Amino acid sequence: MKYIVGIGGMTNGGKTTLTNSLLKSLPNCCVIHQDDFFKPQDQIAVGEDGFKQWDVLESLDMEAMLSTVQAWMISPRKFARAHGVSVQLDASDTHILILEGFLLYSYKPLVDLYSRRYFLTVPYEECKWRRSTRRYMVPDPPGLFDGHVWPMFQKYKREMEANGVEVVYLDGMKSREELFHQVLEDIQNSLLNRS
Ligand SMILES: Nc1ncnc2c1ncn2[C@@H]1O[C@H](COP(=O)(O)OP(=O)(O)O)[C@@H](O)[C@H]1O
Ligand SMILES: NC(=O)c1ccc[n+]([C@@H]2O[C@H](COP(=O)(O)O)[C@@H](O)[C@H]2O)c1
Ligand SMILES: [Mg+2]
Repeated sequence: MKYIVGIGGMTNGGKTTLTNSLLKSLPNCCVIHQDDFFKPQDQIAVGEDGFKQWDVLESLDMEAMLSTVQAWMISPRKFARAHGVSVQLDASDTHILILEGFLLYSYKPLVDLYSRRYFLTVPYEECKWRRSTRRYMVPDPPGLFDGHVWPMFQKYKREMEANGVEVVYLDGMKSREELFHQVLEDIQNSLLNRS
C-alpha cells in the first residue's frame, strides 16, 4: 500500500519539527520538503509592495516537486534506496511518503494524492514571534511578515477552504511531544482501517 501524508500549514507552525519526529517512527517512510523547491532568488517576483514574493505558489517549482512525488509513486522501494531510507521487508508492504511544506494544498495536481492532510496553525502573535527568531537562507527584510507572509497565508488558507479541501487541523501550540503522539496515532489508525 502507498500512503501519502501532508504535513502542511503556516510558516513556523512546527511542520519540519513534527515531520522529523514522524520520520523516525514510521516504517518505510520517505520525505519530500517543499522548501527544497524554491526557485532561485533572481526568479522571485518583486511585488508592488516592494517585497520579494516568496510566499506565493509561483515561487516554487511545483512541477519538479510533482515529478519527485511521481518517482516515489512509481517505485517507493527504489526511491527509498536512492534517498538512504532502509526498507523493511514485511508482509504488509506499506510505503509512506510525507510531503512537508507551507503550500501543500494549493497546487491542483497534488491535492488529491494525499491519504491524509494535516494543517498546523498557531495564533498570529506566536507565528510572528517564532518567525522573528528564524534565520532563512534569505533573511526577512523589515515588515515582510505583516506586509507579505501573513496576508499570503490568509489568502491561500481561504482559497483552500473555499475549494473544499479536507484537512485535519492541528494546534501548533501543543507541545512537540503531544503533536507527535497525536499524529502518529492518527496515521497508525488510518493505516489499520485501510489494510
Ligand atoms: N510544538 C512546538 N511548540 C513550541 N515551539 C515549537 C513547536 N514546534 C516547533 N517549534 C519551534 O518553532 C520554530 C519553527 O518550527 P519548524 O518546525 O521549523 O516550523 P515550520 O517548518 O512549520 O516553519 C522552531 O524554532 C521550533 O523549534
Ligand atoms: N528556503 C528559501 O530559499 C527561502 C527563502 C526566503 C524565504 N523563505 C521562507 O520560507 C518559508 C517557508 O518555510 P517554513 O514553512 O519552514 O517557514 C516561507 O514563508 C518563505 O518566506 C524561504
Ligand atoms: Mg520548515
